[in-house]
Amino acid sequence: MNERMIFPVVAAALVDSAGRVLLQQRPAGKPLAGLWEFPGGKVERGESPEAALIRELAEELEISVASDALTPAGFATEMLPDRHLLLMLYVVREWQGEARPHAATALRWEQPADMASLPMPPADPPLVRQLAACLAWDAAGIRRSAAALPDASPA
Ligand SMILES: Nc1nc2c([nH]c(=O)n2[C@H]2C[C@H](O)[C@@H](COP(=O)(O)OP(=O)(O)OP(=O)(O)O)O2)c(=O)[nH]1
Repeated sequence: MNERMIFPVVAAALVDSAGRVLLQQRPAGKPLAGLWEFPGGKVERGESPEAALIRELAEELEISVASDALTPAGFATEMLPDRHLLLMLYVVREWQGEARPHAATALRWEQPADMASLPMPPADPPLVRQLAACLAWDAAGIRRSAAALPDASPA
């Protein structure tokens, strides 16, 4: 039997107030160079997924994120030649600092619906669909909670 180790990678969908999500372009010299990905990276040995993502976001974008600002949004798997990629995506709506590309060639903000036309790693399209569903669910929940609030206007 060909046994492959799980290769855990964490990634973030940083969502701005317009519902756009930050993508970064993988630099030349790395596997999948030129493709647009969610910021993140490998979970190191002994590290929790959340600690790994907080570290990667500080290293790659110079932003600071609290662990309670990470909400799991979905995952994807892909068989690689030597390992089995497990890619875990978190939604992040709050962070400190302005994202700057440290490890990436460029950054861009995109609506999930517009990501289908971008070249992304093969594992990512299912994640983009999960993210779109997750953000639509959040938006519907926010509208429902707003409708349930008592009318604040004077009688
Ligand atoms: N960050 C990220 N990685 C992804 C995505 N999709 C996808 O297949 N990957 C893969 C590409 C790589 O095989 C792996 C991430 O490894 P990496 O080498 O870029 O991570 P890293 O930032 O820890 O890199 P390094 O410090 O070792 O240079 O996950 C994605 O959307 N975001």
